[in-house]
Amino acid sequence: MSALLGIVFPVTFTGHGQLPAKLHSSRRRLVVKSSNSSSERQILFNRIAPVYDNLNDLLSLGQHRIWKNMAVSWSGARTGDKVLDLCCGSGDLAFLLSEKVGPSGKVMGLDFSSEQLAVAASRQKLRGRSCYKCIEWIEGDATDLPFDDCEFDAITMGYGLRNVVDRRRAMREMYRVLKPGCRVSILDFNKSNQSVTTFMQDWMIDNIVVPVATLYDLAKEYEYLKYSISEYLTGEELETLALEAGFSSARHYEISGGFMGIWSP
Ligand SMILES: C/C(=C\Cc1cc(O)c2ccccc2c1O)CCC[C@H](C)CCC[C@H](C)CCCC(C)C
Ligand SMILES: C[S@@+](CC[C@H](N)C(=O)[O-])C[C@H]1O[C@@H](n2cnc3c(N)ncnc32)[C@H](O)[C@@H]1O
Repeated sequence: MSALLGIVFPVTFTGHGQLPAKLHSSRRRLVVKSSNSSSERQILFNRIAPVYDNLNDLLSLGQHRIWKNMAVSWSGARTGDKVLDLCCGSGDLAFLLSEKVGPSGKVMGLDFSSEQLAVAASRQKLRGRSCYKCIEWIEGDATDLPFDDCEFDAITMGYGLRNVVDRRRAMREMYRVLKPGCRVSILDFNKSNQSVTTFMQDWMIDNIVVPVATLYDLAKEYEYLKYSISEYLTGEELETLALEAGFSSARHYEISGGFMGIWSP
C-alpha cells in the first residue's frame, strides 16, 4: 500500500520484480508500471557512477571500506594468485585484491556498467603502486563469464549478487570458474529476519540515503536500494542457493548490527 498526500492507494506492481519506474495515478489506484531488467540496472549503475564512491563514503561514514576489507581478507587471496572481482563497479575490492596478490598476481575486475569501469580505470591510473598494474577491467555479465573452468584462486563479489537478475546462473558461473577447494567471498546488505533491523535499515534509507541522493537527482536510483534489499535472500536462503549451484558448503554471517552480511560458499 502506498500513502500519497495522506490518502492510501493500493499499489499494483506489474510483472516480475519491479524497479519503480513510473507512477501512473488514476482515479482510484496507483499502478506502478515497471520492468526490472538487467538493462535497467545497467543504466542505473551507469547513472550513479560519477558519485557512487563519494556517496558510499558519506552515507556509510566510511564503514563500507572496513566491510570490503573483511570480504577480501575472507577470500583467502594470496601473493601470486589469479583472482576475480565480480560486479567490480568502481574497483574498491579489485584494488584491495591487488594488494593481496601483489605484482606477481592477476586481478580481473568484471562489470557490465561501462561507466563504473571507466571510473575504476581512471582510479587505477592515479595509483602508483606496482600491484595496481596487475588489474584488468572487463565489461561483461556475471551470468555469462568469459573465463575458463577452474581459472581463479579466489572470487569476491561486493554488493553485486543482490543486483544480478539471474542469481542462480551467477552462482553456477562462479562455481564453474573457481578452482576446486578455493573460496568465494560475497559482501552485501543483510536481509534480516529481525523486524527491528529491517525497520532501521528502511528508516535510514528513507530518511538519510534517499534525501541525500535527491540532492544529486538520484532519488529513484537510491530508492531502488531499499527495494533490492526487500527482494534479496536471507542468509539461510543464500546458503541454500550456493549448495544448489554445486558448492559443498556455505556460511553466512551478519555484521554491523545485522545491516550487512558476509558469506562464503
Ligand atoms: C557500499 C554500500 C552500498 C553499495 C551500493 C549497493 C547498491 O546495490 C546500490 C544500489 C543503488 C544505489 C546505490 C547502491 C550502493 O551504493 C553500503 C554503504 C553505502 C550505503 C548507500 C549506505 C547505506 C546505509 C545503511 C542503511 C546503514 C549504514 C550503517 C552504518 C553503521 C553507518
Ligand atoms: C553496488 S555496485 C558494487 C560495486 C563494487 N563491487 C563495490 O563493492 O562498490 C553493483 C555493481 O554490479 C554491477 N552488476 C549488476 N548486475 C550485473 C551483471 N549481471 N553482470 C555484471 N555486473 C553487474 C553493476 O553494474 C554495479 O557496478
